Amino acid sequence: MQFFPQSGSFWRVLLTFRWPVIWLGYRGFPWGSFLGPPHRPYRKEVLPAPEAPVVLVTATEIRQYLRAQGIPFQDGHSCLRTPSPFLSPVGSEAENWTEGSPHSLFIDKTTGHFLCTGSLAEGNWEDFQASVEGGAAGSWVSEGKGNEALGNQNEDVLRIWERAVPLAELPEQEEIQMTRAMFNLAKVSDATLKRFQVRYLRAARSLVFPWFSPGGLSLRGLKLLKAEGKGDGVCYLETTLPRPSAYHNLFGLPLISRRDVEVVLTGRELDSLALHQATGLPTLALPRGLACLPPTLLPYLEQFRRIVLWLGDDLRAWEAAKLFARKLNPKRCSLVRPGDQHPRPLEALTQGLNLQKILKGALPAGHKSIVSFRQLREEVLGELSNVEQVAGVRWGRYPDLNRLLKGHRKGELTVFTGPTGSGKTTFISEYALDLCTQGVNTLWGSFEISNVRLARIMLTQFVMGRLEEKLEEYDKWADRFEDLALYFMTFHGQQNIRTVIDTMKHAVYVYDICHVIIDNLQFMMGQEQLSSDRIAVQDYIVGAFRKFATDNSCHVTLVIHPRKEDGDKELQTASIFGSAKASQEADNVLILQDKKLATGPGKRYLQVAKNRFDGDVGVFPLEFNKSSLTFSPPAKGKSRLKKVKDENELDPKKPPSSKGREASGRQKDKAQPPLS
Ligand SMILES: Nc1ncnc2c1ncn2[C@@H]1O[C@H](COP(=O)(O)OP(=O)(O)OP(=O)(O)O)[C@@H](O)[C@H]1O
Repeated sequence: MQFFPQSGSFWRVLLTFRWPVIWLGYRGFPWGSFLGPPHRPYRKEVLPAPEAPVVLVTATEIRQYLRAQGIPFQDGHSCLRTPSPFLSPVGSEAENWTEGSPHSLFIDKTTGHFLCTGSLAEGNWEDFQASVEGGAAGSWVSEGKGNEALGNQNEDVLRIWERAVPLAELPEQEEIQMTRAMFNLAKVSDATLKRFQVRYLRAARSLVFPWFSPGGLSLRGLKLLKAEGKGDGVCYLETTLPRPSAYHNLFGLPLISRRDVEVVLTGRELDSLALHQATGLPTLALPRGLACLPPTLLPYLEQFRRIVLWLGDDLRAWEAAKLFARKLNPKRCSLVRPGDQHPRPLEALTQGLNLQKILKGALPAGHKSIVSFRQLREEVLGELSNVEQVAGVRWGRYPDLNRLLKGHRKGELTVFTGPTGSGKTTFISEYALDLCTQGVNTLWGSFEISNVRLARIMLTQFVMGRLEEKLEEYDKWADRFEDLALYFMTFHGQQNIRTVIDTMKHAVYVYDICHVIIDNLQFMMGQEQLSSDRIAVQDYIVGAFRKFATDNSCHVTLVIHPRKEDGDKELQTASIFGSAKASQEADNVLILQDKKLATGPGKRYLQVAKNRFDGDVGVFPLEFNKSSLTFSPPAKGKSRLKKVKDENELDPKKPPSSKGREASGRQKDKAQPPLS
């Protein structure tokens, strides 16, 4: 898989301000109850420090370099495998290196990132070159670079692990039964729990899953799973040590033999247990379920000729499986399609289903250019029976957007426009934050305002108030904010479109990004002076983002300035700068309408001017809150809509209510009457 063209320093792009992934309950966890006096286990910088540059390199360049250096290598599914300079010197000894050699170094073909599975040394492509050329490999290992997951949390991990006991060793039978019931473990045997070394921590009423180093010799971290009764059901809370962004445990790895050529990947540890017990097959659980497949885990999966992904029981699990299969090389992957007869593995075991049979029915992930309806019919049925999930992730703060757009879907292109200074960035920041807090991994390309300013706006929206007045709470909020899967490109000012797209591809691969915001397109237009040239360039750029969204199943929200128009007139789809290409290519067109002549509340509206998903278009009012920088309604959406309607009835000059503006079908441009 090659994402990047031949590159030099031109392609070196920074992705800084890396914010780790959202996770449940990190701070909500009662560490204090069994760890002694409360302390902050993980001291972060107050502001995120820029990381080392991400070096973009191609697989061809890596191969050429290895050949030039006389380093033998084998081409794998997603990595190149070489002798490890961190364990034995390159040169004559390396020539004797074979596929069966115990110590290998894996170089990711897409990123150039390397991992030595023997010493756990890891780094980027430049680090690798430096260690080969400078002979600095030894110092990497002695300093333990790449193996810093735990740091000073080691003691906490060991203390928790020592206090946890095998479930079967709890003193009271009643407690054992109750715990088994809470975690749905009725059919999982003590032998299976023992084999995977699962323990139970009474003080936290949590199952404890260990993260051992690949050889199983040392403990690198833990995941705690807490079950809490909620109404009639049970809700589960996960906590990891180290924090999620550094928790790279492929649970079950120590049980994998070097001779295993098949594996089943699951989204949860208990699913792995159930699958292994029912089928005897090697199973591994991903560290963060459906949220991501960090490339740093790929080396551990290189040995498998066949990988079955059985990640869950809903459409989200199915979509994640398809995305992960791309990284793993679809040719070796099969996917278990979720459905009534295919619940998640633990559930299947509980229901007495034949898990072996379900695995046999897994579908090949390999993409064919031509398919028949027979191959699509199950997928179509899946969509019809999961209408809610097909509609995408729903906004928590914008019920009106849900009503019109139904949700935020992967692979779509949204074009967003509005008059200069009307609050486009402010609105889109909250719109994206809302999705990000619900697990939509997000990448920002803010070319106009700095990342610090943007992060400040987003943090204010996250807190829903002015942090400058309660700075003592800064750490608390920054900690929570930092756990969001939110990343920022460090471009500022004019940029080359290819560089931007390459960086986006990189981010999709490394961080499983599902939503990219580009603010705004004008910063990729270069210096073209002639308006005909500018329009051609814009069309090319819009086409490139469209293709990126489709190819990568990633939603792109593209901010485009409007043409200069009469300031008093409301904007229309045709007001978007350039030819009609942007609105034709877009799945959704959103317009922030700013009624310049009006004052006070109701001055701004959001207009959904195009909606390819089901054709519903319309408008709803936005009320800006200056202290929280938010546009989202404080109260329920319904009453606001009603209010607008009532006002309209009184004053015919006022824009009609969004209800009145909705129109089904594809005639969205016709369905957008002038607002004033
Ligand atoms: N509805 C509003 N009422 C008053 N001030 C607002 C409103 N919306 C945004 N602002 C403020 O106006 C300023 C400009 O907002 P923002 O940068 O979001 O606009 P923009 O449309 O993205 O601008 P540009 O056209 O320059 O890209 C910010 O300081 C923001 O806090």
